Amino acid sequence: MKNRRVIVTERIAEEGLELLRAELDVDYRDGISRAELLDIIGEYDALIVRSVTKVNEELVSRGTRLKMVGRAGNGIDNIDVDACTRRGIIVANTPDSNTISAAEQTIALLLSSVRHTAEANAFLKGGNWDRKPFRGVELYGKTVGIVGLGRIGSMVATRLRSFGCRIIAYDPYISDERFERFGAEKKNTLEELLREADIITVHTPKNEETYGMIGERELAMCKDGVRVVNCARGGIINEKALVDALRSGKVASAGLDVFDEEPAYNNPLFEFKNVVVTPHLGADTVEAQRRVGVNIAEQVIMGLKGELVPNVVNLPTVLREELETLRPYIDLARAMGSMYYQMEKAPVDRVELGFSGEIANQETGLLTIAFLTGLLSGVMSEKINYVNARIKAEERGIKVFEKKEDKKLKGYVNLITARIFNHEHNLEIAGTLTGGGRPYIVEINGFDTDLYPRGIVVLAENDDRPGVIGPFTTALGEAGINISMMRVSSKDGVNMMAVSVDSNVDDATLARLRSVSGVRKVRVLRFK
Ligand SMILES: NC(=O)C1=CN([C@@H]2O[C@H](COP(=O)(O)OP(=O)(O)OC[C@H]3O[C@@H](n4cnc5c(N)ncnc54)[C@H](O)[C@@H]3O)[C@@H](O)[C@H]2O)C=CC1
Ligand SMILES: O=C(O)CCC(=O)C(=O)O
Repeated sequence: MKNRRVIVTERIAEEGLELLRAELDVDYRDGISRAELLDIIGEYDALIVRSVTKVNEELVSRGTRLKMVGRAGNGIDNIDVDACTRRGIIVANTPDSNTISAAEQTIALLLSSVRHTAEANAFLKGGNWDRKPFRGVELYGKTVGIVGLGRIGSMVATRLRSFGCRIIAYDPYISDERFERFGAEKKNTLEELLREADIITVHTPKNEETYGMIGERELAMCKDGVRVVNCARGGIINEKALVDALRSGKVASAGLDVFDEEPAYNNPLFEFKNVVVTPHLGADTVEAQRRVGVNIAEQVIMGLKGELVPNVVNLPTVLREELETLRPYIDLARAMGSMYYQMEKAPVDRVELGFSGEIANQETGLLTIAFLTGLLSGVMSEKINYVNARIKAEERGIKVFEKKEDKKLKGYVNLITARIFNHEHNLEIAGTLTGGGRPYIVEINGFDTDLYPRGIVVLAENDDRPGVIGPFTTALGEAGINISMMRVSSKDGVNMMAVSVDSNVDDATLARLRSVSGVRKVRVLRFK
C-alpha cells in the first residue's frame, strides 16, 4: 500500500508512526497551517488528527481522495462526521485508549484545586513559606456529582469511592444497572444533582445538548462553595457563568483541563488563584499516547485495506469480538445484495431483510449496511461503502426494513432473508453459513439451492424435462469452461440451475446457453 498516502497533522506516538510507515507513505506534519492543509489535502487517502485540526466541510470537500479520517483520541467534536459520511469517508477514533489517563487527570485536577497544590507550589518556589492561605478540604465524606457516567465518568466514580466520597450521577441515557455497577446513586434530573453535590465533575461529550448545560441558572442552584472540574470539553460549563460564580464565591474552586477556545491564551479563568488549569493534558500520558497512536495507526491501515475497522464512528458500534462473529455474515449479506442488479434491471423501492436464529441477537444493523453496499456498489458511479450505503439508499428512495426472529427458520440455525421489491415483481433470496463458516445462498425465488457466492455462477431457469441440462453443460464444456459445482432444483415445472464455473463466460457462450432448447433465462453472477 505504499502508494496510499496518509497525512498526520498532530503529534502521535512514534510507535504509531512506525506502524504507518511500514505500510503507507506517511507525511508527518505536526502543526501544519490550516491554509497549507487545505491546499494539499487532496493528495491524501487518509488524515490522522487529534483535537486541534478542524475536519469540517471545507476540508473534506477538498479531500477528494480521502477514504478515512482517524481521530487519535476520543472526542470527535472537531470532526464533521456527517460531512464525512456523505462522502463515504470512514471516521474512526480510539475511545478506550485514553480513558484511564483522562480519569486520573480529573482526580489530579480535583485534588490539586481543593488542596491549592499548584498555587502553593508557585508560592514556595517564589521564595515564600506560609501555610495559612492554603488550607484545603478533604474529599472524604463529600458528595460528588458526576454528569455523564460513561467510560471516563464511571472510572472517576470508582476512583473517588475509594476516597470515601458519596457518588451521585446524572446520565439519562444509561441503564439503572450501570449506576449500580459503579456505586452511583441515580439522579433523574441535572437539577437534583446540582442541589446535592459538594463537587461536580462533567464527563459528557460536547454536543448541542451539553454545550453550556451548566450555566448561570444551573450554578445558582448549586450549594454555596461548590467545587467543579471539567476534564471533558470546554463550554460544557459555561465559562462566563463560571467566572461570575468564582468571583461571587459561589464556586470555591475549579479544576479545568479544557476550554471553549483552544489553544487558550489569556482566558479570564486563568486569573483566579483557586482555579487550577492544564492545557488539555487529559490524554497526555506515555501510556495513553502509545495506545492511541498504535490503535489509530492499525485502524487506518485496516480501513485503507478495505477491512472493517473496529471503532468506526459513522457505523453501528460493534465490539471487536462481535465483529469477528459477524464478519462471515457481513460477506454473505454483501454477496446477497450484489445479486439483485445482476438479476434484475428494475429500480428498487423497498428492501426487507430478515435475520433469524442466533444471528438475530447480534448487531444486525451492520449486516443491513453490508447488504446495501453490495446492492448499490455495482450500479453507482459514486464510491459506496459501509459508511454511506444507508444514506445513498435513502437518496435513491429505497426504504429499508429489518426484522429479527431469534427462532430457527426453515431448519437453519441462522438465516438471512432478503425481499427486494420493485414496481413489477420481487426478488427473494435467503442465505446461511455452514458450521464451518462457509456462506451459501439457499433459496432464490422459492427455489431451494446451495449456491456458493464466490467467483462466477451461471444461474439459469429451464423447463423441467429431460434433454435440457445435457446440452447446457456441454455448451459450457465446449467453451472450455469448467464446472466446479452445480445444483438443480425444481418448482412448478421449472428448474433452476446454479452452476459455479472456474472461468469467465463470454458473450458468445452466453448466447449459446440461452439458445439451448428448453432454457428460459440465463444470467451470469459475479461475486467478489
Ligand atoms: N481532557 C481530555 O484530554 C479528554 C477528554 N475526553 C472527553 O471526555 C468526555 C467523556 O468521554 P467518555 O467517557 O469516553 O465518553 P462516553 O461516551 O463513554 O460517555 C459519555 C456519557 O455522557 C452521557 N451523556 C450524554 N449526554 C448527556 C447529557 N445531556 N446529560 C448527562 N449525560 C449525558 C452519555 O450517556 C454517556 O454515558 C468527552 O467529552 C471526551 O471528549 C476524553 C478523553 C480525553
Ligand atoms: O490529547 C488529545 O488529542 C485530546 C484528547 C481528548 O480530548 C480526547 O481524546 O477526547
